[in-house]
Amino acid sequence: MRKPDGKIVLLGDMNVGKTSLLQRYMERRFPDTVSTVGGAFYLKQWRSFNISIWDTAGREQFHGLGSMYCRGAAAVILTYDVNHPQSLLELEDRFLGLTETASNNCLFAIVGNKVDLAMEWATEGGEKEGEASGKAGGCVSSKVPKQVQLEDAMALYKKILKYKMLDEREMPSAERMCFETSAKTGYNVDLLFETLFDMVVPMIARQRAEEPSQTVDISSCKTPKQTRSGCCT
Ligand SMILES: Nc1nc2c(ncn2[C@@H]2O[C@H](COP(=O)(O)OP(=O)(O)OP(=O)(O)O)[C@@H](O)[C@H]2O)c(=O)[nH]1
Ligand SMILES: [Mg+2]
Repeated sequence: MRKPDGKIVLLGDMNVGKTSLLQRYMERRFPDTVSTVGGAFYLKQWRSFNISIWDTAGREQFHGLGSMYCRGAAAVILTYDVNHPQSLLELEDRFLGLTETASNNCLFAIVGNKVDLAMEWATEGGEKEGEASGKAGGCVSSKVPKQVQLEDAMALYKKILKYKMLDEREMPSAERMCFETSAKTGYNVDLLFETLFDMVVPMIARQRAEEPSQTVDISSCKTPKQTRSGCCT
C-alpha cells in the first residue's frame, strides 16, 4: 500500500463526536460508538492522492499521543459539541498545543458537532435537512438552545492564526473554516471533509513538486575513470 500523500487529524474532547463524524463520512452511517482508545485512521482517495484521516482519543489519559498523531498533518479538525461550551474552551486549553508537530502551513477547521440537538437547528429548517437524510433530529421539544455560537468558533479560529503567527490575509477565512455539523443526520459532514480535501490536495501537490526527486538521473553521471589497478575514482 502506497504511503499516504497527506494527513488530516481529528482532535477534540471526548464525546464531541469525532469518531461519529468520520464513520458518518466514510461508512455513510451513524453507528453506536465506544470511546476511542489511542487512535485509528481511514484512507481516502481524493483525485489522485491518498489522504489518511486520523481519529484520536479525547480522553485525558491519551492526551500525550495527540502530538504524535498530528506529526506532519496538512489539516487538523478541532471538534467541539455546540451544546457544551467547555468543549470549545478545551480546544484552546488542551488540544491546540498538540498541533506544534503539524506541518507549517497546516490548515485548521473548527467544527461544532451535534447541532441536531440544538433548538435553533430545528427551527432553522435543519429539521427538514435531517429528514432529507432520513434522520429527523427528533421533535423540537427535546432541543436545548445552542450553547456555542458560530461566532465563538470564528473568534477561536482567528486566535489560532495569531497563535501560529499566520497572516489572516493568507489563510482561508474563518467563515470558510468553521462548520456546524451533525454526525447523526449527516448535516454538513460531506461539506466539511470535502472542503478540506479540496484545500489539502493542492498543498500536497506543491510539496511533492518541491521535493527533490527520489530517482537519480544516471545519464548525467560521468562514467568513472578506471585506474591501472582497475579501481574506479
Ligand atoms: N445527537 C447526536 N449525537 C452524536 C453526534 N455525534 C456523536 N454523537 C453521539 O455522541 C457520543 C460520542 O460520540 P463519539 O463519536 O464516540 O465521540 P468521540 O469524540 O469520538 O469520543 P472519544 O472517542 O471518547 O474522544 C455517542 O453516543 C454518539 O452517538 C451528533 O451529531 N448528534
Ligand atoms: Mg472516538
